Amino acid sequence: MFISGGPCKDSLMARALSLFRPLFFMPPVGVRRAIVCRMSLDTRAREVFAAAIEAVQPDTVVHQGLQRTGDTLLVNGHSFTLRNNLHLVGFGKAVLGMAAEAERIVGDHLVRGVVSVPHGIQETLQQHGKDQMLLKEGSRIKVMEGAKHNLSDSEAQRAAECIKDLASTLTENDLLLVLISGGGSALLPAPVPPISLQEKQDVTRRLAAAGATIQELNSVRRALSLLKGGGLAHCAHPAQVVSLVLSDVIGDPLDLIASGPTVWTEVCPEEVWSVLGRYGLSTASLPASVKEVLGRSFPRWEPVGDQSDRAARVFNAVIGSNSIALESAGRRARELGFRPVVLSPGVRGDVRSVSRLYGLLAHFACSHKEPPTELPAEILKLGPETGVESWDLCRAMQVLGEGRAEGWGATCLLAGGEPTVQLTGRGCGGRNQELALRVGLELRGMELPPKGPVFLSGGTDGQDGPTEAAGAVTDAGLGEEAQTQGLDAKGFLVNNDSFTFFSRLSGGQRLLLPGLTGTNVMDVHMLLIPPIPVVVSGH
Ligand SMILES: Nc1ncnc2c1ncn2[C@@H]1O[C@H](COP(=O)(O)OP(=O)(O)OP(=O)(O)O)[C@@H](O)[C@H]1O
Ligand SMILES: O=C(O)[C@H](O)CO
Repeated sequence: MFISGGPCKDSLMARALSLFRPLFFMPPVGVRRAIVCRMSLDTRAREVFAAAIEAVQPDTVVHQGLQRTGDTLLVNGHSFTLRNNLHLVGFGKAVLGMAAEAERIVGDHLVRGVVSVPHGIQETLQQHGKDQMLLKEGSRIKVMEGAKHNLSDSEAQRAAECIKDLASTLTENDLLLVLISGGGSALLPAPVPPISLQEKQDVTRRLAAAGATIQELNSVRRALSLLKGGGLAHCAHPAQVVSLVLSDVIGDPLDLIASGPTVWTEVCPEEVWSVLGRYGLSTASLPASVKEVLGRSFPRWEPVGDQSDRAARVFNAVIGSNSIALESAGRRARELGFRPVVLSPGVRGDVRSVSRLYGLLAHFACSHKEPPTELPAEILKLGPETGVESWDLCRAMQVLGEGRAEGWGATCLLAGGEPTVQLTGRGCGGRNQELALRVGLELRGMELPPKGPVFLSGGTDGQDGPTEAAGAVTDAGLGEEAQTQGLDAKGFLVNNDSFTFFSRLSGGQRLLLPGLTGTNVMDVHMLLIPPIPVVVSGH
């Protein structure tokens, strides 16, 4: 057919060309690989980290976790009927973005909602151009900000009261959608009377300062709260409760994330007393109100319905977690030319042990010859204190060993979790920057390939400790780079001053600065190992 000139022809030509564009403009695989390989390891590490965060954006996880067909809502294969009977509550750092997406999906059936979110978050998200995480004008969801600096306060308590009131008015025909993310405990304070907010706050603050784990802290919070440990589900009974949870705790334990307001949990006073005792909160030092509440008989609530009926009315689903972030990171790593290996989403323990583990794994992966025979045993020894199973360490070493022996290219070792730092100094830093600094120093002096390995550690919330950075990217050259710039890396470590160190080093180039991400699934660690040249025996 002859096509005459004019706009029609142009547009057809354009369409035809666009159909073939992938063929015309997509470089062949070999060239693509060459382009990717020219990108520095540092750049690729940052891209992989960005992919991890992208997969757990609050709106993304709700979009994937909450499906709608007509008037049916589907969550993890379970269906719920929408009849203009939907109510929504939420509490946590990532909940505003979750609520915005939920309203886009089911807003037409929404009667009303209340969310308790961090102080200043709306303004911050606006400043960062994250409009999709903000509620639209005329939204039926009331936003209540509170818990400045992640500490419960009277604003958060007012929000908790509104949430409790909303839940308490529901009937068996209603559906309550509960959005939960990390930081939810501080944003939903409802002390059991006669405990005052201040008293409850003091107990949790003292426990946290003494080094209690989140498991220990939240088991005490559950015992002192009206809404935690299933209290919110109790208020909402007999309505159908559906909770969507973005996990910030290792292992995704539903009863601990935000202290499990929709998970019926029996309080065991002996366990609570033992946690209090372990961290030096003697009976004499506790307020009379706390002692009175812990002395009462549990369960706190009159049983409602029988056990199975109660359980059937609550459905909890984890829709975002560190594992999901790591999976996405792995996919991006593969696109960027690496063979991905996920070590574990549950790395914990002191940053000193964790940095030692990554240093040894790098040594194992990069040895030109067979690694020293004692190295695997040294690596396995660190498993228990870093929360990594022996099985996972063996699997990772097998992949790293194959890569080295067969010389099949670059590897990306991924892990996640939440190590801890024992603060001894008064500097400015965070656990990710401190870990990256320590790994950089561990790599110093090892026999390594010229372009690697590179290590990245970053908090998925974009904020590492009280700093504006999420973490940092390091390699074996860190120590020398610091020395030539007159920076004493070890001195900064002693003072827990990793942010100041990285800000001063090479104009802050090693800092990871994604800005506030609006989500939080703990931290991501990454060790990028370049191809190891195969040493032919006899040469
Ligand atoms: N100067 C410092 N150097 C190293 N780590 C620090 C420093 N100051 C605080 N930290 C650590 O930062 C952590 C608190 O930071 P952050 O607010 O990122 O915590 P988080 O656990 O990610 O909080 P959330 O789970 O609520 O997001 C604590 O573990 C604390 O030990
Ligand atoms: O809110 C909390 O309790 C912590 O962030 C753990 O979920």
